[in-house]
Amino acid sequence: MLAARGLDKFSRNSKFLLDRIVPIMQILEEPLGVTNHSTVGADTLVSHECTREAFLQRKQTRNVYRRDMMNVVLASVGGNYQALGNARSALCLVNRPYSTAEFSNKFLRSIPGFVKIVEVGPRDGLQNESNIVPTAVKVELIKMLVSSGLPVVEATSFVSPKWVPQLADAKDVMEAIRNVEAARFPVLTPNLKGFEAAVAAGAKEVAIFASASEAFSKSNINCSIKDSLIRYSDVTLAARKVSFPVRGYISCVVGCPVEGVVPPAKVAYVAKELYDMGCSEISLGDTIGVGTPGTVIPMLEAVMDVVPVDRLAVHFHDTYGQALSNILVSLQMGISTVDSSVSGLGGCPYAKGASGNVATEDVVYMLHGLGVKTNVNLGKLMLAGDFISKHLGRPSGSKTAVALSKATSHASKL
Ligand SMILES: CC(C)(COP(=O)([O-])OP(=O)([O-])OC[C@H]1O[C@@H](n2cnc3c(N)ncnc32)[C@H](O)[C@@H]1OP(=O)([O-])[O-])[C@@H](O)C(=O)NCCC(=O)NCCSC(=O)C[C@@](C)(O)CC(=O)[O-]
Repeated sequence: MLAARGLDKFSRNSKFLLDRIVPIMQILEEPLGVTNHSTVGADTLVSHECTREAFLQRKQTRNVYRRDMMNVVLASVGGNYQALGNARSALCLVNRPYSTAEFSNKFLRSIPGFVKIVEVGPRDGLQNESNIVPTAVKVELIKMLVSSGLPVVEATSFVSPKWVPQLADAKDVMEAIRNVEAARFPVLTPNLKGFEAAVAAGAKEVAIFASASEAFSKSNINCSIKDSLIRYSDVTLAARKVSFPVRGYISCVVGCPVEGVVPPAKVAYVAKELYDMGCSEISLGDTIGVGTPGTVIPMLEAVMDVVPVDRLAVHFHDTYGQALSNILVSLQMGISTVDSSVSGLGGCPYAKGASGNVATEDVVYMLHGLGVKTNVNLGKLMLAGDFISKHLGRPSGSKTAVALSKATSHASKL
């Protein structure tokens, strides 16, 4: 009864968000240079000069635009002050001095214009949950994530259900999303058995997961790094025969819960092996979230010496609150694929103390603030985060989602 009432309240809130706030946020998130709002003149649209005058002119135009939008927001939220707070906070999204496209400087010049976000919430986010999440909830979460515009959603794992009971329903999840289009759904496969099960369940791409730490390899997949690479070459060979892309993960790229510091050369060695065996993308995982830009930069330099940067992705856990700064330096070094998990869900069952992945909402907020395109609608993403957080019965791990869902003091000053 209580659960039903909670769901009902969630549906009403969701409907309100969808009807009112999401369209407003969509407009607000339009980058200044491409908006078709009538107050922005044609010459503003074509001008990409980086002069101070051009910048100030655009800033003035934007202020008129923001004032007009505030009136639209006021009219559309009626007397709902909570929603007004949300919408006002959303205005912060356009309160940025410039986008990289229009006013680049030496710190932002190397940041890519588009970043592909690989959403790992349904797999990495949920695999560690001790209470089994019903298949229907997982499927609904995946659908909501897809509808927010995320291009890749890692759906589940075909691993041993004795090792990861939470994902024992992998086949059913894949069956339920068989007809969902508009996103790719890679799944984890630790061996040929997992690969064959994934193919039978309708997967179209897979991920293998090695480690740069010997101890972590043993605890995570019960074999040495060398043996895992032999196992994975069987999987990549089988994948090539059916033209499946294979993503290769490397865990513990800066630190291991058992071995401590992991030298960049070890990461580069595993990265090169995965690349040579045919992985189309290699995701570098700071499994326990201990990295800082000080350790991430040398690790990336070592890997970039052996694998082209456009084949690399970064995967940061936020245990020490370093994930966003690590992502920023990765972008500055040319990486344009970032893994994250809605609401900051996650943790690895074989890495005690590891907290969740960086929250997708926080990554999207930072990227949009930098003027980087993602195709992700933050409002709809927040609905997905709200849905799963409510189901798990705990607050969102995303600072952005928390801030945007309540009227904050800085928002009231706008
Ligand atoms: C690799 C194994 C299977 C080896 O497990 P094992 O026990 O050494 O393997 P085994 O070959 O001796 O098989 C034992 C049993 O598992 C079964 N089995 C064997 N393979 C499969 C399979 N694919 N699917 C279903 N069942 C399987 C097999 O049939 C047998 O069943 P039994 O005869 O006892 O009934 C096991 O250790 C395992 O499943 N590990 C998965 C661990 C895992 O999922 N970890 C989390 C993902 S990695 C991660 O989160 C890090 C990442 C990627 O996010 C990046 C980062 O943050 O660092």
